[in-house]
Amino acid sequence: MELYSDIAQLKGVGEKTRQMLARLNIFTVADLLEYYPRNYDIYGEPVFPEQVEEGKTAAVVCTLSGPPAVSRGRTTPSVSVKTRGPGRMLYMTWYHMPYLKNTLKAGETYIFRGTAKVRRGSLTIEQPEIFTPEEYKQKQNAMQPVYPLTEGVSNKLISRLMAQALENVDLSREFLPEDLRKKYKLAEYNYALWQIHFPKDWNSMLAARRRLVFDEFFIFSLALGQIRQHTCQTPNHYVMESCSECDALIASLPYDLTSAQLRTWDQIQADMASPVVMNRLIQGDVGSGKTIVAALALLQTAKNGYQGCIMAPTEVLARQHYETFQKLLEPFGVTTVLLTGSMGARERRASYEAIAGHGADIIVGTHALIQEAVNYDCLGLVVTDEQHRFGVSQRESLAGKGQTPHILVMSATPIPRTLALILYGDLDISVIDELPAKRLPIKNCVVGKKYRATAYRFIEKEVAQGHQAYIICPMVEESEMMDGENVVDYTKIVRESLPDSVTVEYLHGKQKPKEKNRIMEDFALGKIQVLVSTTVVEVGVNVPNATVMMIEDAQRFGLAQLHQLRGRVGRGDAQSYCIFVNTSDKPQAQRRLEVLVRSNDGFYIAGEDLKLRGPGDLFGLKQSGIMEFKIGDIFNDMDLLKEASKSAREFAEEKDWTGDSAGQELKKRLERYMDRAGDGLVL
Ligand SMILES: Nc1ncnc2c1ncn2[C@@H]1O[C@H](COP(=O)(O)OP(=O)(O)OP(=O)(O)O)[C@@H](O)[C@H]1O
Repeated sequence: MELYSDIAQLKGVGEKTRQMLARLNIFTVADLLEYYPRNYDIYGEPVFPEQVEEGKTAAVVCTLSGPPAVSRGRTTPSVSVKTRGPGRMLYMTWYHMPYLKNTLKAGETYIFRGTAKVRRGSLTIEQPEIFTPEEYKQKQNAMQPVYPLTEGVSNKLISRLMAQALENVDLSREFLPEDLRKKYKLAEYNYALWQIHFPKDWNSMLAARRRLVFDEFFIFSLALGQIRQHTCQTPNHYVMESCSECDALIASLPYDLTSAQLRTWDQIQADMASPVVMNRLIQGDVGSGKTIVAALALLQTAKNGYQGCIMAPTEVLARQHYETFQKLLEPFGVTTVLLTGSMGARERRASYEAIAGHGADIIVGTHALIQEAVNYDCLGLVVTDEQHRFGVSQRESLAGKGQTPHILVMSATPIPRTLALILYGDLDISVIDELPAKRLPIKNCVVGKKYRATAYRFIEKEVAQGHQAYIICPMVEESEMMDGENVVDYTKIVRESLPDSVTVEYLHGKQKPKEKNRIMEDFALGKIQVLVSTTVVEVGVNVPNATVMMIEDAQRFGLAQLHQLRGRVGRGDAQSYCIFVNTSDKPQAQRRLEVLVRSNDGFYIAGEDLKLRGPGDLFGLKQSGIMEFKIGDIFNDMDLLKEASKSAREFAEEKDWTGDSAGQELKKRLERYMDRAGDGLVL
């Protein structure tokens, strides 16, 4: 079997499984091998049923006294085994696996492994794994990989396919240059893949991980180098002159631009007038005022006779930007149109026509902006966020028949400059390191659940003064299915706790786009005073009149994500507040949240987050907004990132590295990476 064979070549992958794996971005055997565990499970000593504790994972030794019970159930047929547990009965239950009634035999001893929960008043292990005592002995003490999963794909399935792939693909071909492998004492590729998926012990796994992290950063850096080379040489076909309208826009604003905003604006003007096309990143903390700088660049583009587009990560944000730009730019005779996935066919056609016929100067939208059917007349500037940075192929397809446009990327990710220079190596960087002068720092507190009633009173008081509030309630048991229900239930409680005169609405990811848009619009207009929401409001939402952010179960979020959420308030002149509700009694949860009370500065928070996570925490909380790597962690593996980046730069300068078989394999990997990056994966 070849490394790049279709995943369907593996035994046991039919059309249905293939589709489910596709949802995890696994299309080829290589994709599967790069699907790394998020953790490892160690199967401990088996216990007797009486020793099982609620909420804990256990391997239970159980001799069946009779055949398993079969229940047809109305929706979920099940097979169960009952035994005497700790003071009450303990059930093992399997759903949708009717054949088990013949497999599990009375009188035989099994080991069932899973987490005990209370279900309808009884202690139950649902869908436990089944082993014979001999099978279990072999597993005991081994590190079992735990993979991130999606509906319909079990850990067992992934492990089974992984073992099959590792056994059948020839992985002996190296692609890292031998001298680099020696210099950094990196494990062999074949060894690394085996040991990351089925580690012999902790140390082997660490050695494997180190090699794979280096690979990932090395190939990423090579790709960046190629893009950089490409963009450095791209001539500027949209040379733009400064225009008086931009000065007029600045003069018309109800505030003065900060000196950081003005400096960034100067840099952009210089780029757009230079002989080389612009590729610039604006990095600025939440609420630092990046949007107005983008608006100036778009206005300048329009006034030079070109079109500009701005791509937002969500529909809600696209609409918000559309309203903002329309209001700001219309007085200067600039026409703005919207283009999103949820627009009706007629509306969309009208937008397409306006874009193609240059009836539109500025186009605001979601990913729909880069679809085939969009035909720009002369696209001179593209503004985007860091998650949707473009690879070479996308930049080229955007240019279409025309020339490569200027690119402006906006990011609120607080990373130190040394790191930014590596990760955004293909872009020039402007930093807005100053908040608007009149801003009052947000007042923060971490409270327990008992404080809820007081928090609602506080919100009521703020609303009475004409302000608005967000309440974030997290997902239940990390299940998206329950997401909507949870928000609806919680909203009922909030409504009951506030006077009838206060309008409370909810927002969650499962609502129809139209509904979401209406609610956000009403909130922006002040028709809704309290918005109960999931993290859909996390990025970019701008309602300066909102002064309270209350975050339920705050300890379940990463610090970077909490900082982003908090950034939805404190965007106007009024004093704003953030209430972090900590529902955990663990002291470390409280300590982590207190970092946010100490500071409103994204850089400080990112640094403290790293310290608290500790360098040994390989599978820490997922960072929000930060570039995602499959295995590398830009903070914890910062040293390796620096080394890989330096090596890649030196290596790329060596001529003709594609000559031998290692070089060719590396080239293939680089091309594959760039193709993926072009789809918006990383770059
Ligand atoms: N110099 C300034 N003085 C006062 N207010 C400003 C200034 N610049 C921008 N603002 C206002 O601050 C608010 C936040 O700005 P903006 O939406 O551009 O933030 P941002 O940098 O995009 O933040 P985020 O990353 O959180 O989306 C807006 O309401 C904007 O009108």
